[in-house]
Amino acid sequence: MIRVGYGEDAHRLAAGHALILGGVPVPSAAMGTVAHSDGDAILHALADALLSGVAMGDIGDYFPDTDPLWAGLDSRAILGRVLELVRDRGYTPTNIALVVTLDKPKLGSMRAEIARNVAALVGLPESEVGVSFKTSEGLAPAHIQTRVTALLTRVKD
Ligand SMILES: Nc1ccn([C@@H]2O[C@H](COP(=O)(O)O)[C@@H](O)[C@H]2O)c(=O)n1
Ligand SMILES: C[C@@]1(CO)OP(=O)(O)OP(=O)(O)OC[C@H]1O
Repeated sequence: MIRVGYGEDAHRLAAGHALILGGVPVPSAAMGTVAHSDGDAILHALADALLSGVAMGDIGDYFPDTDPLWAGLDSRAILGRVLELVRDRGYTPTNIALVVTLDKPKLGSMRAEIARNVAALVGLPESEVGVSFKTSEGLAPAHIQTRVTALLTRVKD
């Protein structure tokens, strides 16, 4: 049995904040994400995609942004916990497609590194992680939006 999951995330961007995408810091970013955690908008949307695929809510249910415990949290920990939950349900992710909408900086040169890192975090070959970048055409210069679909395959009852 296979199931599809879908997740999104959005954050405001501001100077003086780090921009981390798929666990990879973006060194050339003049602005980074304003967030309660480390603000990794790829990993947040991915974690939500995985949870939605097994109908288990979203990351705010497990890591509320009102809880000081999660302030500055490394989003790889969010993804790790979500993978445990999904696997406990008998499913494993088998391919991932993600889109980042961000005006600046251009990220094309980081596509392979981000795909590789996301694949390693999820335990997939790099060839199963598609990474697309879009601009907002100047409509949202201080904003990042991510969208992720994930295919989940049943591996145990
Ligand atoms: N942060 C980004 C955004 C886009 N790209 C690449 O630019 C091309 C054009 O994007 P449009 O939104 O204008 O269609 C496209 O090939 C993206 O891959 C990028 O590298 N970094
Ligand atoms: C990650 C959490 C918790 O620190 O907060 P943020 O970093 O603000 O990110 P968001 O995408 O709004 O998801 C909600 C929370 O789970």
